[in-house]
Amino acid sequence: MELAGYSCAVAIAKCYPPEKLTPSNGAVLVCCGPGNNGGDGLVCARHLKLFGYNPSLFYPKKPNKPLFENLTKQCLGMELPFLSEFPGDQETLQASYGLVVDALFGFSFSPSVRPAFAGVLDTLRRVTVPVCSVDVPSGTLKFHIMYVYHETTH
Ligand SMILES: NC(=O)C1=CN([C@@H]2O[C@H](COP(=O)(O)OP(=O)(O)OC[C@H]3O[C@@H](n4cnc5c(N)ncnc54)[C@H](O)[C@@H]3O)[C@@H](O)[C@H]2O)[C@@H](O)CC1
Repeated sequence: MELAGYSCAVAIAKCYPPEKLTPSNGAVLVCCGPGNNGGDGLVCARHLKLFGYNPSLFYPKKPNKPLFENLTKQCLGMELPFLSEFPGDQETLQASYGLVVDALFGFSFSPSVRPAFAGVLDTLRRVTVPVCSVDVPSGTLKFHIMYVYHETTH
């Protein structure tokens, strides 16, 4: 998971350097799901911060397991903000963030998406800023895809 999350951050930095993002403060929204895909997102967020981005985390379903609790603790220790709610609709999201990391669901996703995440996936499908998906696009939606688990493409 550490290597997967780090690899995601490296791939994002190569494809979307922070200085080229709009808005220019390098703001990135990292959306994390309840499984290991979400754990990759937590690790990715830490490294994005170190690479000069300004990541915020949306992590609505936090598992009650030491692995994820410790990953969360590390993010908090780096003062990464955890959003209490998803940042609104498409326009609101795009005005605030230059890139989205989709670490919601990986290969264990089983359709159909449950209500808690339906609106989130719908919004991510509409945004025009880059959406970088960890491993696979969540919910089989067609995002700007960056496969970074087994190989890296753009
Ligand atoms: N297995 C491995 O060796 C590794 C896996 N990694 C990542 O972990 C992912 C797989 O992790 P997991 O098996 O934990 O699964 P996921 O992270 O893909 O998702 C499982 C979680 O999503 C929930 N879920 C499934 N379908 C849903 C639906 N329709 N609506 C709402 N929630 C739903 C499940 O209840 C569960 O909590 C991979 O795709 C990859 O990104 C990496 O961390 C590297 C190592």
